[in-house]
Amino acid sequence: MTVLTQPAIDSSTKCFTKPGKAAPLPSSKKCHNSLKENQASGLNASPIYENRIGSSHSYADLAHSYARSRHYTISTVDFRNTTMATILDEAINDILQEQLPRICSSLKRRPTQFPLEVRHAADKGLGSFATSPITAGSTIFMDFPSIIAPSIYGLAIPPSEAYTELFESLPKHDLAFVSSLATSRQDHPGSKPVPQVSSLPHPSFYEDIMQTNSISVNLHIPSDIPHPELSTHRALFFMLSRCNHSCSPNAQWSWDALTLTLTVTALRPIATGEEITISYIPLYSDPTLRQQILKDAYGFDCVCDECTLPPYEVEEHRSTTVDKPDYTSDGDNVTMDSIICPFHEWCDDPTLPDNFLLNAHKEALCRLEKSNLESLRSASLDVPILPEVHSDHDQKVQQYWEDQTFYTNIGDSSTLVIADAIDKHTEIIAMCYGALGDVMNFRNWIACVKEAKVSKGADADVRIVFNKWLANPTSFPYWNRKARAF
Ligand SMILES: C[S@@+](CC[C@H](N)C(=O)[O-])C[C@H]1O[C@@H](n2cnc3c(N)ncnc32)[C@H](O)[C@@H]1O
Repeated sequence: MTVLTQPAIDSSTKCFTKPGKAAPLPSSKKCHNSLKENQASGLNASPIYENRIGSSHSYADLAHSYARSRHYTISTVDFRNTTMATILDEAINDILQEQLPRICSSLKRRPTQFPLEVRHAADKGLGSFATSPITAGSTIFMDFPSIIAPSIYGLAIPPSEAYTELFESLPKHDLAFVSSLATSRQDHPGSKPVPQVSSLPHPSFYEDIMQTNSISVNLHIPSDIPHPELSTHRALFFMLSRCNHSCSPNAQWSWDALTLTLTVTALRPIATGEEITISYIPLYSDPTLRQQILKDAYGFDCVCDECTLPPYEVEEHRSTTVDKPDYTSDGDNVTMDSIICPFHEWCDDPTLPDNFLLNAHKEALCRLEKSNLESLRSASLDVPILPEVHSDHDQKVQQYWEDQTFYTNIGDSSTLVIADAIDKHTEIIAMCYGALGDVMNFRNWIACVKEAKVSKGADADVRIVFNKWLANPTSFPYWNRKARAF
């Protein structure tokens, strides 16, 4: 891919502010019309937030002030072959503009040919298929965001209008492509309309496209910015938008905020002609729960092999194609949330403190246990009051909690989701104590895990494994592994 060494910022940069109670910004900060001006303002924009919103607010206060005080800029960045349209808080926009030269040079080094083609995928609409064999762990494709928008924002004008401005700032051929993407209301055979919450306005066409096709990404924002949640965005990628979901995916994506690069890698060998699939959700073991979440959050009935093939065929399919680790052989399989830090990474990384993962999961567990679903549902803001965010780690825990809150608000499956999340955290805490070689705590927590599994009807084999670990903790596969990492 050839790119301009110096990106051109669209001269028609627009600015949206929320009038009324918002503290006015100095006029020079209100809108940026050139790269030079944006680069000059850069990181110096952050103190504005300190003046406007104190740092000691609860999350609910913060969300209110956030919605009152944000000022947004719509920009397009042309990299010759590709255009990115963004709607960003203006300080974040300044920061991003500063990063563009570095991002441009990373774009130059990226491959542009990938072993895949887009074609019909039966009941799922279009899908991406391998055009040559792909080895496990290798990169399938790299993608650059075409649209970036904040995860939450407060605007004076309706979001639908802002989204229309945003999408329509893309070049015509890109806009045509975006308009062809699947929407949750689209009439795919496998898709049903998402039940609408009556109090919420119907999402506009572009909002719906964003909802159906975007993923959550963080931008690379300095950690001392007063509102770390400002780094949380949603991004739409053209190639990723043609990847369907599977409950037994053969690929996964990762995001590099430094270079704005999405990389999709193979989880196992993929044969020519095989569909490339990713997972849109954490892979809970309960298929009914997975299907409910997909239906509530994405509006479709999952028709992946895992959900539709008869059990014996799924087993066969799995044993030949997917190397799925089980609880006893791979701790990361129970780490449904890689945002905090995967268990294996913590275990083997001597620079990560003993308490790092343990405290993160205990904290998340506390919040889950303390959460009152009813008050959450009836609250005008669908967010709990969270303690102040102090560090990058707190921010990750908070992000995790927001993700959980999202799941609590998507329908009747909420209680199940909370219970499932509690079980997963409990498991990881037990595993951490095992990896630290702490006999007493390991026994206490593993007993809780066993109890949860038994109450869910775990079979005799599972009970035998747990009894073995309780009787002899050193038989736990990760026993003392963290201590050995030093
Ligand atoms: C990101 S798009 C994927 C590409 C899409 N199939 C297309 O035609 O552009 C997500 C949409 O694809 C469909 N889809 C993805 N995975 C599916 C699955 N496992 N079962 C049924 N429909 C699926 C749903 O309509 C979903 O809203």
